[in-house]
Amino acid sequence: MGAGAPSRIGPLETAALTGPSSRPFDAARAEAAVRELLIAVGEDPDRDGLLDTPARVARMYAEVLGGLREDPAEVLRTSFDLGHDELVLVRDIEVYSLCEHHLVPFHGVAHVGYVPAADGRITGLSKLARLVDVFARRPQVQERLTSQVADALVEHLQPRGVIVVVECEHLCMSMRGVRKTGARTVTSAMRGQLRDPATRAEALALLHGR
Ligand SMILES: Nc1nc2c(ncn2[C@@H]2O[C@H](COP(=O)(O)OP(=O)(O)OP(=O)(O)O)[C@@H](O)[C@H]2O)c(=O)[nH]1
Ligand SMILES: [Zn+2]
Repeated sequence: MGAGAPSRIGPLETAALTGPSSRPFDAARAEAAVRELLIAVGEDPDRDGLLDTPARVARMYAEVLGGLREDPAEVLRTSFDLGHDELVLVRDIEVYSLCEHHLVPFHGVAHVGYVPAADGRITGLSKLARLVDVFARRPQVQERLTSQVADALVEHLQPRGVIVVVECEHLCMSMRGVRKTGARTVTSAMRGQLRDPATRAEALALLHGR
């Protein structure tokens, strides 16, 4: 266990948090937990091949759950006043996340679009992909990931509309449990003008490449 680290955390420290966690990654605690897990499953953490595994796995979690310490507001800080006031849509943004029920990956793509504010203020295209990463790199459920991306855009860009569609395969449904390989879950979140049937139809047509 990390020195003095709490064994329970308060509600503001949960994975549902949208801002960054105030606690730094506790590598020593993560390593100890991985070593315990190896013992629990019947392995010998002191055999040659496993000696560096706890440290390696700790570094891996620091990386794949790094979104817990990133601030969506920071990602969306760059904005330009280009006067473009129509739909901007980035399709097929790769998503890698960890399902919070099993801590195994779910992965697929996200499509993120918005109709800028009336003043035409837009953000950099890469920032939409970075925003997906901020929320994907946390213990997640796909529905929350989808709505957190949409709500962060609403909060920080004040756009007239937002559409987020996420399509993922959950390894907790394919490599274990019900074992249905290839099943893809599709979730969407629409905000503002993109709830209107005509604007939504335009966005969905672009999204499907038509
Ligand atoms: N809604 C939602 N469910 C998810 C997501 N990721 C995993 N799940 C589901 O979470 C559920 C957890 O169900 P439990 O019955 O508590 O766990 P389990 O016994 O491991 O369930 P099985 O996967 O059916 O074996 C499962 O049905 C998963 O498919 C997600 O992103 N969204
Ligand atoms: Zn799962």
